[in-house]
Amino acid sequence: MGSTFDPLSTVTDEPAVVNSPPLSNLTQDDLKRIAAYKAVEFVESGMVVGLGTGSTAKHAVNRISELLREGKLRDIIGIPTSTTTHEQAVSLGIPLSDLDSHPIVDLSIDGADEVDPSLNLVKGRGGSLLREKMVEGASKKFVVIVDESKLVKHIGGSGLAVPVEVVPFCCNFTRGKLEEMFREAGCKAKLRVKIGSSGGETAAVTDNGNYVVDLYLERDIGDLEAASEAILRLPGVVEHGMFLGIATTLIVAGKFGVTVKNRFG
Ligand SMILES: O=C(CO)[C@H](O)[C@H](O)COP(=O)(O)O
Repeated sequence: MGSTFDPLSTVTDEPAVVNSPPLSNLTQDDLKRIAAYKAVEFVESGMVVGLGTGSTAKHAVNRISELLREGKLRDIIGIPTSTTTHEQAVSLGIPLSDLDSHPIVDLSIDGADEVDPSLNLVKGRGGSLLREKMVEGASKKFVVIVDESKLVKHIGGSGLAVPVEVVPFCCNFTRGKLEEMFREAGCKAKLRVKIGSSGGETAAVTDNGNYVVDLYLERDIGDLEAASEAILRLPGVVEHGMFLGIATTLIVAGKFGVTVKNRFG
């Protein structure tokens, strides 16, 4: 982290800052851990901290618990974004609460599936997009931590899914409506399934008892705000995994080092 970077100061339009030596010969998980540890440097004693979900965020939760045990952090209250993170934090002894008791979160740290140049995100390939959006949307600062493979030119650009959480009722109807909505972008909408112990497929169920429809886009969908509004207007949709204008800081670990970027405005 450069000495001028203060995660709690007003965000700036400073260009990306490369501030560490090249990180060669590291695995993707090493890069995730490096980004996560860097983000935890911005956690201060007494903060309410949103705890993200996924293999990158897991490193941040581990690091927070380590610093609590060492006495380098005190009085942290964690707000988990999934039952998985809740269980991890409980097992590590991190004090927890929720948005009902702490409606304002000082700082959230979480991974992402895609990050575009304006710090818009795709999240939810791990299925926790609704709780993540609630917690991270209630945060004064939201630090996104990724390895460089998550950077895309436009949302959907990785060719992997843009998830939408839907109610189970007539989910195939909702799936079809979503596919039709983005037909011009070559959208294929698929209900997310999981393979059971007997080998059969069943719908994947979120922490909120809902299903997920994954949108696979061949082309850029253009106006993201318009797309967001159209998806949210569709009855049957609970939330989508595009996080627009929510992230305040991006930390990327890659073979050229660690890069920090603040969102302007
Ligand atoms: O949105 C998420 C879970 O719903 C995750 O943050 C996202 O899927 C990134 O996961 P990972 O850090 O394992 O690559």
